[in-house]
Amino acid sequence: MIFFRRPLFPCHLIQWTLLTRSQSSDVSNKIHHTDLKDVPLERIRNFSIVAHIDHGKSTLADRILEVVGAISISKDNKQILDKLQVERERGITVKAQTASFIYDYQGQDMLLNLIDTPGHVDFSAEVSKSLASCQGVILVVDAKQGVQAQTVSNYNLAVANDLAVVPVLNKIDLPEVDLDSCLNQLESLFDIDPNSVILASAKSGIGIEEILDAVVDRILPPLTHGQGDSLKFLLQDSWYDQYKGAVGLIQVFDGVLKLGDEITSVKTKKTYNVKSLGILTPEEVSVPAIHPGQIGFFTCNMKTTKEAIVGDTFHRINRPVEPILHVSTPNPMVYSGFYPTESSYYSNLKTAIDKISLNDSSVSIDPETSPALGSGWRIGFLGLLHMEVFSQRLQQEFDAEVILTQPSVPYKIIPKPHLVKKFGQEIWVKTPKDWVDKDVAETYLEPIVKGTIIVPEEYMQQVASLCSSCRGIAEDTTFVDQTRVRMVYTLPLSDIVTNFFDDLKRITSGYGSFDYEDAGYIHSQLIKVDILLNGKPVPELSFLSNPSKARPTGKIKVAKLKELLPRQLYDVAIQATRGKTILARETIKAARKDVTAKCYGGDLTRKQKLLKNQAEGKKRLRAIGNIQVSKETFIKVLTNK
Ligand SMILES: Nc1nc2c(ncn2[C@@H]2O[C@H](COP(=O)(O)OP(=O)(O)OP(=O)(O)O)[C@@H](O)[C@H]2O)c(=O)[nH]1
Repeated sequence: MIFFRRPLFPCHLIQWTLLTRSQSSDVSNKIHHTDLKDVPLERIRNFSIVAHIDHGKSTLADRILEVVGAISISKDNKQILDKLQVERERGITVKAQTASFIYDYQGQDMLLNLIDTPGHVDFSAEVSKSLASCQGVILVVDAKQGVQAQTVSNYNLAVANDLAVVPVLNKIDLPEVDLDSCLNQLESLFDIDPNSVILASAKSGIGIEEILDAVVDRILPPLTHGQGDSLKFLLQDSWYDQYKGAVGLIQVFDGVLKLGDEITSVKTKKTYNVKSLGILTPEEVSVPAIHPGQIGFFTCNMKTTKEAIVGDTFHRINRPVEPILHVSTPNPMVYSGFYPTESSYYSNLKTAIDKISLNDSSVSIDPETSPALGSGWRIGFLGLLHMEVFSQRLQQEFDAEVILTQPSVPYKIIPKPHLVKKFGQEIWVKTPKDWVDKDVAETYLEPIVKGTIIVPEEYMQQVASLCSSCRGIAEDTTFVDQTRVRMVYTLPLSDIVTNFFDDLKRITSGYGSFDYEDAGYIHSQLIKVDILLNGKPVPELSFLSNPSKARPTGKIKVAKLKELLPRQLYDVAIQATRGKTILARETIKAARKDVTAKCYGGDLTRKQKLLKNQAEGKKRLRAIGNIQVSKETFIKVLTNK
């Protein structure tokens, strides 16, 4: 072991910053006394912990950090790396987090960089990003639940990235775990030798050292290619710090990054001066330099948060390098309009969105304006939970309230051949405003996903019915073991982004697990529905839908609705349907008399044409079905305030 004896830089001793929470004085993380300059590449391991949601990744990270002395041993250590308020409140990881520590392996000090990743499919971009900086993964499987949908996708992702897999069966302390069955699943699905699987309990601390030994034994050290004075590092993640501004999590591939270095971004070509460097232990600890293969953070004089582009490569000024290949950001699955509750809050909200998106590179943000709500943004997310978490973070971390409009999935329209010149090869339809009618459109397309469901055999029938009610097409059904099946379906994204996951949990008594991946586009019966008030469409209330879903939903049962409403809202609003639609009271009469729905059809069948006739006013639309805009939006739109 190499102890820190002299300053690496005369005036830059390792400083201890933010020694908080569990980091009491008895913490003996050797990394604080180690000169990282002296850790050779062969003694570095970069790895992620991956698993299906709730299989115990963060708890395992807690135990590992305790064993190596990074945090003091305490029964209060619960998901230490879940630092965000939203993660603590929801009990889920939404951001990958890094911790570096020294592990004594057979008398040799190894520098281990651990990345704890999220399990929910909406945050899978965090997993892909993390794997890009690792040479191996710990694949955790809950011994009671066995292999689940995300276990399969995580395993496939690791193999696709050429990573070593350390399989761990966790929660073996629980009664009635069937270890043989789990080992069989791992063998039959992934060809994993049962003898290589480590039995562990992250809760009671069983098997932790065995896991760390396997990380050292089975995972390769990072590769670097540079020679001489070259410098090359990758920006893997970023976040906003109120004192330091934009902070970047980096991995150095070649050369040594030092305080004061002048560096240039490959993407923006801008040059910066390195102001601070550090490692996460998991608390932030300043260091004077980051060496090849190592992971740490840096700040420089970036003027705006937009300059920190995740996936960017940096090099020494005037010494250009080939950019490091980085995983591309997945396409957004769901879009929603984000507006300030008052137009005067616009710039505050803009700053908050900029800062949160710095820490979430998987969102896409475009400015948007609405006659009723003013200036705002159309933001794309990887799922509804991702959208909820983003808006919750705006509120919790920046005190910024937002009005969210009804989420929609990104449709595409192929224009008629003679109009391609004018409209391009395809027209993206992220909001009803982007819609074009049949005189322009040749084909309407909607996004589909390949959904994988793992479920006990006795629920197969219910799952098949749920999928078919969501227009799913069965692709494959295989047995995972003697009692559970894996069902693969192609499903339209618009049908699964709303309640599919909850419905699946409900009909399978919580046993069904679901994962999905982008599967392109299919021909669609898409229609646009406008809601007309006094004959005029209200753009905020238009929506895109499948014809079968745009059916008017019958009379408003005013008396019933009064019962449902919270008292304080009664004077101003009334709930119109089973959705969350709220109408200002003054407009109820108008709504009952004058609201009609107008459908603009793609290729309508006879039945759908009937529906279109109905909706176009031959039969009045008495209720506004299927619309889910926020209460505030509706009141704003209808009262024009
Ligand atoms: N009995 C038992 N419970 C465990 C064990 N490991 C984790 N748990 C519990 O399982 C639940 C989920 O644990 P987490 O560590 O949050 O799981 P996770 O995989 O990080 O969850 P996400 O990041 O949200 O996907 C918590 O209630 C833990 O206390 C274990 O070894 N034994």
